[in-house]
Amino acid sequence: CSGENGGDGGRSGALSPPPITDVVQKIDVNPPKGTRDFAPEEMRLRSWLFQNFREVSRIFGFEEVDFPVLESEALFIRKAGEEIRDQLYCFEDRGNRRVALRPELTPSLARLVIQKGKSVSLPLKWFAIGQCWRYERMTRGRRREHYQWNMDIIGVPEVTAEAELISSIVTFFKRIGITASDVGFKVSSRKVLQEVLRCYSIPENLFSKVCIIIDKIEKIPLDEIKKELTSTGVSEEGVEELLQVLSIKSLAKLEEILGSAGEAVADLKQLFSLAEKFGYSEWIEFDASVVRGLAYYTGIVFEGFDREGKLRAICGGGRYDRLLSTFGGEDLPACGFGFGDAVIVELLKEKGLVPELSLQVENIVCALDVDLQGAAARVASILREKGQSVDLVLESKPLKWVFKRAARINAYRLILVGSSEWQRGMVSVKILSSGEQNEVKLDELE
Ligand SMILES: Nc1ccc(Br)nc1
Repeated sequence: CSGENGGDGGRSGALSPPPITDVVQKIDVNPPKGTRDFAPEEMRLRSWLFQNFREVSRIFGFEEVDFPVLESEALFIRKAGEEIRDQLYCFEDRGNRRVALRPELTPSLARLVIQKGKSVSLPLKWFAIGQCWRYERMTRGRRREHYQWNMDIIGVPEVTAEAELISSIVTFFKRIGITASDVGFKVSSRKVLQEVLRCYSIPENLFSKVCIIIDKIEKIPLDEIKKELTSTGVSEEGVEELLQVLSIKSLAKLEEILGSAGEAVADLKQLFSLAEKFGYSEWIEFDASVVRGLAYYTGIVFEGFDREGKLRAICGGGRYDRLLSTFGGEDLPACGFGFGDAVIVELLKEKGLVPELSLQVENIVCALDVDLQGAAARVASILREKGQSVDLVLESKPLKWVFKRAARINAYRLILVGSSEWQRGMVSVKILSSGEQNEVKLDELE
């Protein structure tokens, strides 16, 4: 987008839609490249996932918030060379404003916290589920949108906040049948990098850039990582030391290297102690190579991974104590995570844990002749006022068709409105599973 990398900001194409022509064009009925439709079956699975996101958020005492999908581009322009910046879905709107489809939710949350200022009392425990976007050249055929569940705690500097967030994700995993044998969390702290970089007197302003490079450690060759690190000003000796420290997988070993006086070791020891108390020690492990790919993290960082190593990171998050001041606000301690809706579904499929979610309708109501359609509508309304679901047959259909539809929508019972019964204030009720059929008075229908 706009700024040093140029992007396609200048080639955003005509701002106004093309003139309407009489020529009927056969439009592509597929969704735009990299995006998904959610037909009923897919939507049931998505709703099930989101219901679990919401239930866990409720259990942890979090309040739901939301923000526009479209934000000022400035919210996401950071100079640290993040992938999220290179793939920003940005354009100039018809008012010549630089805008972007949000690639993540955290900057919007930070913006709202600043906007609310002193009118909200800390700590804030907010969650959101929102669609996020990236514009990636389709050469890689990856998606351009996904839904993210975010939980954030604003105003708590202690590591108890990070421990609480990881506990909420463990709670979610358990709810959907994922165990500590399936998934773990790699946990580290950016303060590890900070303390190493300080030993080599690397200026603080390089810190974010170095983190973004390190985050690519498993994605690009090591030589490329070293080259990028030295090009940002880290000495060759510093690079070797950095890579040495990043290979540490034990907190005791890290303490040997960094000493026990630093914040990095202290924070991590406290987090692992809290994990013990929360009861999720078996889910987490220290891994110094975890830095996460967002420039604004300042402390503990974590990511959920599948232990079979087949999938990309399931979720990730960490502490971001300096984000608000980058938008001109007063800094507040903050931490949070993002959890995408795609990788988790791949994991559920891998584990055979995708739930059976079929359409369930309690009643199908059908008039047995066309002049009883109004009577059938009356029956449907009576049941709906009682909170029951009703599929009302809206046209004159043969009974064979009605039974077929009843089976397809998994109806529990069929209510037939026939002339002779209706004259006596009755309807015919058939329990479809047992075949049991009775006449029921309309005012006794329940
Ligand atoms: N940030 C982001 C947005 C959209 C997708 Br798909 N992946 C990552």
